[in-house]
Amino acid sequence: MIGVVVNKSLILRSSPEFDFYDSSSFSGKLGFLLKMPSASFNSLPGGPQVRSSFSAPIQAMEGSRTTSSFVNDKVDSFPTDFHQSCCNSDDNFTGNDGKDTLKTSTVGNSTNILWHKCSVEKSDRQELLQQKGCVIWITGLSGSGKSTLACALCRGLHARGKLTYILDGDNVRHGLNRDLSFKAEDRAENIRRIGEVAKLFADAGVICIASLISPYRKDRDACRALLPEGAFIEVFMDVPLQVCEARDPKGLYKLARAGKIKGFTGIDDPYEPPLKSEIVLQQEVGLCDSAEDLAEIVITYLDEKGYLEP
Ligand SMILES: Nc1ncnc2c1ncn2[C@@H]1O[C@H](COP(=O)(O)OS(=O)(=O)O)[C@@H](OP(=O)(O)O)[C@H]1O
Ligand SMILES: Nc1ncnc2c1ncn2[C@@H]1O[C@H](COP(=O)(O)OP(=O)(O)O)[C@@H](O)[C@H]1O
Repeated sequence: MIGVVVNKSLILRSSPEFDFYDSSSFSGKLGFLLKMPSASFNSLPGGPQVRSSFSAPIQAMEGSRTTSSFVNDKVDSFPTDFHQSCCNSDDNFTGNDGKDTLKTSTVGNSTNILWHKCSVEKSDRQELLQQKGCVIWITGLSGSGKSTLACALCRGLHARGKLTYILDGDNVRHGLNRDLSFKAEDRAENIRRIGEVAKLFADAGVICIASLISPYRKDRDACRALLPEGAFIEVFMDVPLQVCEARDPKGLYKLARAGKIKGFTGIDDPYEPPLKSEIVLQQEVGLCDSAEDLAEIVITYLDEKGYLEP
């Protein structure tokens, strides 16, 4: 279904601004006009309708500029719109010898770096996908139902033709975060990395579902701060430890109680519940809604906030 929706918007979307055959629309924006014989496009699958939709990425390639100077602007905190602030303005050009050079920056330990902007933007991707990129951050104790909700949410949105991707703590620790343990600083790094990856997915226009214990408020709030206002939707699985422990599908609580796992969240490691999350899914002993019903609550929220349309 998703393929159909994406393909449909690919075929239908044809912005005159990006039309290959209108050279005047390019001249103001590009250093030069990339000329391609129409025959090469006609040979593309999908024929002439698809053709014009492919023009935007090629325009983006032409926008590349690689000259750089070594004027460093220290950037302590990295604002969400940093790439805009550093790429849209002539202020970013320096050079007293008549040469056009670009200001580079220092971010963390990376020196002399420059944000490379592409003319295909988030809004273009959102239009293509017919949705808005955002992050649904599911937090809660082990066994509270985070992964189950993430999957139900993914299924529910998929059925509505929406593109999602799940970043599950357990899964990401199999690859990207395999170097991290469960001590506090490693959990913080786990959350930071997943927050950054989630931000990229949201920028891609995807509804990213991050599902990890994320026990520390400060770390979750730092991930929130990476995203535009409203695009970080915190979902708190408010399930008593007693319920989680009774479920114990992996037998980890049992091992933790027996002292065989040290620093297990909720047993001998802290969990800081959110103070103001967007959605609280409360469950009690003997009173648990199905994962599908819980997913429906989140989907209704997304719908009401306009995330299921571009
Ligand atoms: N010490 C300790 N504490 C908590 N959890 C532990 C621990 N050791 C292993 N596990 C298993 O790892 C899963 C949690 O990984 P996360 O990446 O979500 O944790 S965190 O956000 O970095 O705190 C968690 O999975 P979920 O049950 O899905 O939450 C556990 O299966
Ligand atoms: N809404 C629910 N109602 C009842 N049981 C649930 C619900 N959601 C999850 N479970 C069960 O609880 C256990 C833990 O769920 P899981 O999604 O793995 O939690 P987490 O990812 O938070 O560790 C599993 O056995 C799962 O089947």
